[in-house]
Amino acid sequence: MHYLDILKEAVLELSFSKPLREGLTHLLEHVAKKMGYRHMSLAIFDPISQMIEFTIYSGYAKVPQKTYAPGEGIIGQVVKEKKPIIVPVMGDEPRFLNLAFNRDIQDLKRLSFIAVPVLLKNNDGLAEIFGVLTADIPRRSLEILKEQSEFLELLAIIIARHTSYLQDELTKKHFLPEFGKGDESEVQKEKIVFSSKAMSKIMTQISQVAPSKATVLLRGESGTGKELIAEAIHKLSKVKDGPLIKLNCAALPADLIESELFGHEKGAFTGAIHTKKGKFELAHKGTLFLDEIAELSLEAQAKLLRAIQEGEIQRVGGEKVIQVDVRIVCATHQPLEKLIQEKKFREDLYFRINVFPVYIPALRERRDDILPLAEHFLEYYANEYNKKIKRISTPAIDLLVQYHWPGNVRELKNCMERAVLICNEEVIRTYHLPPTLQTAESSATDIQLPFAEAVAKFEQEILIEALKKAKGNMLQVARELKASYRVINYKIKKYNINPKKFVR
Ligand SMILES: Nc1ncnc2c1ncn2[C@@H]1O[C@H](COP(=O)(O)OP(=O)(O)OP(=O)(O)O)[C@@H](O)[C@H]1O
Repeated sequence: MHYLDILKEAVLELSFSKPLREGLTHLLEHVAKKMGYRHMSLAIFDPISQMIEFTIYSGYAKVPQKTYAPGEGIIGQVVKEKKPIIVPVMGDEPRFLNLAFNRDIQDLKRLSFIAVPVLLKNNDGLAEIFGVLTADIPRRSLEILKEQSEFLELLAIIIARHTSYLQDELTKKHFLPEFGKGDESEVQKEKIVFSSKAMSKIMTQISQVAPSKATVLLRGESGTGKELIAEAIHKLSKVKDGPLIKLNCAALPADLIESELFGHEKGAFTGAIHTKKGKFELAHKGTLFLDEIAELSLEAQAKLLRAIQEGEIQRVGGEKVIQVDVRIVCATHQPLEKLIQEKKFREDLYFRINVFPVYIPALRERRDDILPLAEHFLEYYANEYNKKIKRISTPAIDLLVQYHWPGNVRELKNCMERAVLICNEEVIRTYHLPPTLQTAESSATDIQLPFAEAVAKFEQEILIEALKKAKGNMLQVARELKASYRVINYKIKKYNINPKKFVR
């Protein structure tokens, strides 16, 4: 009964809405006190670095000095085997390395140790390890220790979901690239925000493939973040100090694409006044990101295949063979397999680029990412437009999470920019979100505006939309809205909108 009481208290402890680490630390402190344990800790397994890090601990005098690899010491053994280990006397167990907390000799003689895995079943029904829960216990008989081990295993089940979030938090640090180098590859100063399991799996895949030279094919709807992920692959690769060159194959007419990819010699065609290097040459010893790869003509596809296979190119109108050492990342939202059947995409090129395909799910398939992304964009645009907006109202959050986001993250980003622009309060509310997101019942749950205020909000929205489109040109806005310049000017002053903000 005693154990049950403590487990019940643990469940209650976790139900308080406290920050994750604080809640878990408190829980370990509480359990240690009630159970008479000397110390407790929770070590998290980072699947990317393959190291085990002590993240939460209670009662130790020292800050942990060591991370373990799977198989190393007792902790590493638990991760490897996914089974609990009982050490009746710490000092008698050669596998007990005592490196993280450096207990003194007396303690090693006086203490027993139990380490149990923190597991959760994944979608395939397999047990996935997130961490190891440990306790330093004043020496007890093996029988009692076995009982304690069962108790700790139950506690591990209770904290498993929380531990999985800690693991996500730990792995995220690998994806915060040190941006701001200002190289010619126009790397965006952006970080990848996610909290869904699906994205976290993708990030693990990315970090595994990035250091190799393998060609990566990013697949997913428009606006899902393929370009951002291509940037992350470059940043995590061995050629991160080399250039990252991007080419959107859909942005150029077919006859220009080859010269864009491979360059041209002076006089190769009308208008080729100078010799020009292509993207392949520019990406030498770096990464070439080919977006919308399915848009390439069959002819360009053949040349691309040769460049990838042989590592050599020829400029348009040139004889010389130029060696290139380039890591390729491709992206498409098109069904390549169908295009192959329709003879619009070369099968051999498909096999060559499909070495490591990564499917990025649509935003509606990973709804856990919506809120963190919305908050991220809110912070970003509030800062950019110098507004003091602190949060998103609960009904507005509901709208954001329910919407099906056909334009994916890009649409969410635009939606938050617009919301920040038209919001003159400290909170983003449903009426700051575009009409496409509104449904009768959801918008009714937010604060109802008096008629005059609602009209004013609507006017502001229209004005801001038009100013954005016209890049701050008020004459153009007047024309667009079929109103006189005088009226537009008056309204803009009335609502305290600064048209200069829209000049880009
Ligand atoms: N996980 C994310 N965290 C932060 N920003 C993101 C994330 N995913 C996408 N974005 C942002 O959303 C916008 C669209 O993303 P991106 O251009 O990478 O999509 P895409 O899949 O390459 O689209 P397209 O296929 O149309 O080229 C970008 O501004 C990008 O920075």
